[in-house]
Amino acid sequence: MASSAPLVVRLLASSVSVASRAGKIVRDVMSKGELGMFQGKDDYQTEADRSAQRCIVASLSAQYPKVNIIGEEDGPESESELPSDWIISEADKEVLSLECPVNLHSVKEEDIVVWVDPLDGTSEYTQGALMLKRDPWERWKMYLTHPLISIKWYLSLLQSHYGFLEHVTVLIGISVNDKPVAGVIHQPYYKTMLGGEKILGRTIWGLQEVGVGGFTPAPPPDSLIITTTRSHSNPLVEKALQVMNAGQIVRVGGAGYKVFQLLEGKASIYVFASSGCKKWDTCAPEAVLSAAGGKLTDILGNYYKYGGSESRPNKTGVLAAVNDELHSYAVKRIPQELKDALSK
Ligand SMILES: Nc1ncnc2c1ncn2[C@@H]1O[C@H](COP(=O)(O)O)[C@@H](OP(=O)(O)O)[C@H]1O
Ligand SMILES: [Mg+2]
Repeated sequence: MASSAPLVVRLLASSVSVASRAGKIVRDVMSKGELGMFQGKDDYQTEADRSAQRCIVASLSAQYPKVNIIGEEDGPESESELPSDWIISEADKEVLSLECPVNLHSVKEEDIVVWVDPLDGTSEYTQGALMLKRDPWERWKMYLTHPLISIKWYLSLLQSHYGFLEHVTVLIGISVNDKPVAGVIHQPYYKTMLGGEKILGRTIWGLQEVGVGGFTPAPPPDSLIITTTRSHSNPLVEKALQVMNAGQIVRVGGAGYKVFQLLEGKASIYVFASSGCKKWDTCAPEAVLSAAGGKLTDILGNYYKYGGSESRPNKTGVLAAVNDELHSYAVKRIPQELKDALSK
């Protein structure tokens, strides 16, 4: 890729292109119907997670060999050769033409750590797959053999399972000297119509001091709406939700999708008082959210550090908001005993 743009801008432009290719791999694995699930270190992983990560890591390390790339997947190294069309050397033209912030002009590859979550929202991906796997006759048989289930209820169940796939994202976060400065969130199952044709997938990016691209953020909702986990709750998580005094709580999968909720005006605060999220879950979301004027920290209000030697778990939870005012509101409402419980 011949471009004279500064390194961070080139790396962001490459990440936009490769995230979209990884998203297609995620959809292709689903279409084949065999997810190849196995138990990873602390959660399930699938063939889609592994393949998407191989595509991202191979593509970026071919162009930026000294950048430290850390991915979520910890499965066995695959012996099989990478398909040639998984190695992406293209770079997004719009991003390449961005003005690089002055403080990032002279960043070197050695200063960068890239955090990759090839498939954020794995629970939602596998639950979405469960429904898609059934052929239409199987689905109707399921209905017919359950006479107590009304058609309306069954259709809403079907809808919600399809809907889970929208929660899936591919995350590539770029950090420089511990701080997320740029990031990409790609949503493989987002649907748009263009000239009567269905287009799948969208990619948004954020760059410090420049802003976000790929979509237009919406203003926050008028009332306080909180977004949180739908598959990893526990009593501490619920306690933190209670104290927010929110009008509504929206439970969705994935850190990337929750930041989408914030940027699309569907929620204004993201609360997760648990140590379950890792650096690859929050690096890209933090970069994109802060480029849009928001803030993502732990529940004490402190920023995480994203250097290569930092521990992977975000031990003290996640608290994010669309602006500083709502962020400080949320930090103040978290009771000390909850902060102490997570800091232990
Ligand atoms: N208790 C837990 N154990 C393992 N992973 C957790 C977790 N809590 C949160 N996570 C991870 O944090 C991300 C966001 O979680 P949630 O959807 O519950 O908000 C998910 O990433 P992955 O889907 O990439 O694994 C999820 O697995
Ligand atoms: Mg994740």
